[in-house]
Amino acid sequence: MKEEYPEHKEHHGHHVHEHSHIEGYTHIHEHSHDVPHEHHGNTPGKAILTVEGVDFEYRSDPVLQDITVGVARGEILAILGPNGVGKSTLLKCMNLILKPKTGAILLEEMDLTRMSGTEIARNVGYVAQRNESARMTVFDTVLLGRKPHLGWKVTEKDYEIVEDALRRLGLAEMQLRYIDEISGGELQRVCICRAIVQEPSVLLLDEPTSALDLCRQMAILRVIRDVVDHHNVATIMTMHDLNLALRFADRFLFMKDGKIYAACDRSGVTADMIEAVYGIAVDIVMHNNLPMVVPK
Ligand SMILES: Nc1ncnc2c1ncn2[C@@H]1O[C@H](COP(=O)(O)OP(=O)(O)OP(=O)(O)O)[C@@H](O)[C@H]1O
Repeated sequence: MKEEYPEHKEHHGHHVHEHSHIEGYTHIHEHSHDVPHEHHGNTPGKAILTVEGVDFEYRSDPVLQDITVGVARGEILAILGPNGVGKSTLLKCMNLILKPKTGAILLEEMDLTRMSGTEIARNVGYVAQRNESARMTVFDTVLLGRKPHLGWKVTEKDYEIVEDALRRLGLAEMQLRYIDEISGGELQRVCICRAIVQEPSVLLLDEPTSALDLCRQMAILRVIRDVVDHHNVATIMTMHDLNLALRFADRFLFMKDGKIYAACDRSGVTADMIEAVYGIAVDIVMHNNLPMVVPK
């Protein structure tokens, strides 16, 4: 993408880790660990994103009822629950892709409905479950993530951030390929990469590992965990794999029938809870200090 944009002078306000060699937060730390810090209790620290009493319906078909939840900087919230319960709908309400019927979405104390699209994009990154393809290279697609920060001109810093993120996500070799000629899993990584270079303070990911093989599921979640830990980002992701969620997330929102069934940290997740939500009996066993869900 070679369009020229005016130099963007605004600082986008992220904490830059002292070992990062570039500004921005795409530098991934080599010694990142999988297991997040323990959070205690059902409530986060000070929430950066708050969902307050949200109801949503598609053509008067109620999907979400009275959802209240907050996510703090530096933490990952996993939204869990069976197919069709409303996880993706809730995620889309969080950046107003879908407009809640009642309730509010607050970024710090600011009502999202009072922010412009660009302002929301500077603060909230979103990766959909199904990603649309186009006749565009991997590099240009990821560079588009910088758009909320750009003026007339793409700066050296923008290129550095994009190149660094491509490298960290293992996409550097394919940066000149067209995204309509890559695999579904590759496209999913490209879209996550684009959201990361956007440097949002809140990252919304709809099933970020759904198209990935085991190795790349771990790799992408480590990158996300690293971004969250070192750059104080808040991440909310919908997931089906409970064991990956338990490994990488700090808090868990279990949904049932369009409502919150339970919200807890890792120590609060029980076999009864999982059985009630998913309708399958499970054991929770400890493996390397992490709980693992095993169907009976
Ligand atoms: N655009 C739409 N119009 C009408 N109904 C919809 C639309 N999108 C989703 N729904 C319905 O709303 C409900 C919630 O869907 P949603 O995609 O939020 O569920 P989910 O929990 O993310 O499901 P999954 O785990 O299968 O991805 C489902 O019953 C679905 O059929």
